[in-house]
Amino acid sequence: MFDGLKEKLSRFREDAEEAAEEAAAEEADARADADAEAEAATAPEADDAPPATESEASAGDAVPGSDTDAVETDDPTPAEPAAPPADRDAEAEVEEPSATTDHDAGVDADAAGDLEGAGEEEPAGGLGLSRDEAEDEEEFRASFGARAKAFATGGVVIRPEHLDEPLDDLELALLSSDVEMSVAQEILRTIREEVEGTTRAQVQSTGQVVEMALREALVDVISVGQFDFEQRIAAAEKPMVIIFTGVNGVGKTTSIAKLSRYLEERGISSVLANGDTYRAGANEQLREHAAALDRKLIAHEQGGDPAAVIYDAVEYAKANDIDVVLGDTAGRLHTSNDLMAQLEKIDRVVDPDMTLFVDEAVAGQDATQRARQFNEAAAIDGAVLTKADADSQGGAAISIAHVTGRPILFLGTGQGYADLERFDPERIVDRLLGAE
Ligand SMILES: Nc1nc2c(ncn2[C@@H]2O[C@H](COP(=O)(O)OP(=O)(O)OP(=O)(O)O)[C@@H](O)[C@H]2O)c(=O)[nH]1
Repeated sequence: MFDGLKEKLSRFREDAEEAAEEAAAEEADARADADAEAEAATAPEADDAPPATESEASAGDAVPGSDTDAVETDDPTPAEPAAPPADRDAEAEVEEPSATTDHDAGVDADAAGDLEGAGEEEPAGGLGLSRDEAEDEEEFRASFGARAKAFATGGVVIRPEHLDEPLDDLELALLSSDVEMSVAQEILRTIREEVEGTTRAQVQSTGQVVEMALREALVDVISVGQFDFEQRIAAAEKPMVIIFTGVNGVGKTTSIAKLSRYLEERGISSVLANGDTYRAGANEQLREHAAALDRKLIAHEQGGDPAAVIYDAVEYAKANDIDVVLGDTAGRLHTSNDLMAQLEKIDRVVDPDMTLFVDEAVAGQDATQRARQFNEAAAIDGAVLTKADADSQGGAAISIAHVTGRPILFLGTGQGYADLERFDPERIVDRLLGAE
């Protein structure tokens, strides 16, 4: 179910983890460099570091030693300065030749800096590495050390800007999966907010932090308006009247039949009412379901008054101690005024307890837009999203509740009567994130 979206979300998590780890490691490297520089600035000078003049330091002379005497005598052993020079600067320090016997300099992290000051083609120590290779090696070691330190202390801070690129990709992925624009933006906003300054704990991976933020964002948008359907039925005065709206062909009639069975399984009786008096064949279709489920069907002739059909069904339910009236209506009316007029009249005559909008998951953005339009024309209480078993992107499932402010209550998952499941936001998100 919703495989396309599932795959895209999984890709986002991987990309985000990689990007965040890289960015955090870069920051850790920068911190380590800054620490190293600060240490170098405060560390006492090596005893045997020879004084150097500006001109010698920049000349890149391969001859060890730093004063003109040393050059003249060609003595490879650095001359011990009589006194530390007063004007030592960084350049003088990096003159330390790699060929000296100063092991301290060789093992210190500062040695990387020392190497940089050596002659351009100077081989680095006894490793036989070129200067570039030595730099790479040193960079790797410094970065690895910084990462290890940061990770060991759990001090990896994930910032929203670390995720800029993966979040841009996620936005495109959501839009291409038919998630409505405002919903996609809300998801990104929540993720940014969730990871803002998150310090990843030692026990977590960055992927887990990103996954939790993504989970939170998805649950937030799809659980808008959720309520306990069974509890609502239990609390309602009997018979409870539920009216179904939505365009033809999306599975409205089948959903009514499925819901009748769902209720029966919970000990709740129902009667079916065909308020779609516009469409030829609507009676026959619902009659077949009623016969298959052994339910009473209340129907009038084609062209009759839908409100009158529902009214009769309510009377029948009262007389026969039936708990719920499930009323179909015609969806494809010419204008939203017609639709309003139809639902307003039903409202006036029977005052339904709940109006459910039905549409199909495969309709994607169209389903979301229709949910918005139907809700504007006549307020809905919730939605049933059919054909979730078909190859849909998942955008409508993510978007409808946020766009209308009304929850998706059920998913149609097949053509059989049993193929109706309660829409559980946590469970849907688990599925989308591959946890189920
Ligand atoms: N795969 C799948 N097919 C479904 C689902 N729900 C309905 N269908 C099929 O969709 C087709 C149309 O369903 P109907 O219930 O006739 O839809 P409808 O025409 O909207 O009903 P009306 O609005 O009364 O005309 C039928 O073949 C159903 O079996 C579902 O959840 N999954």
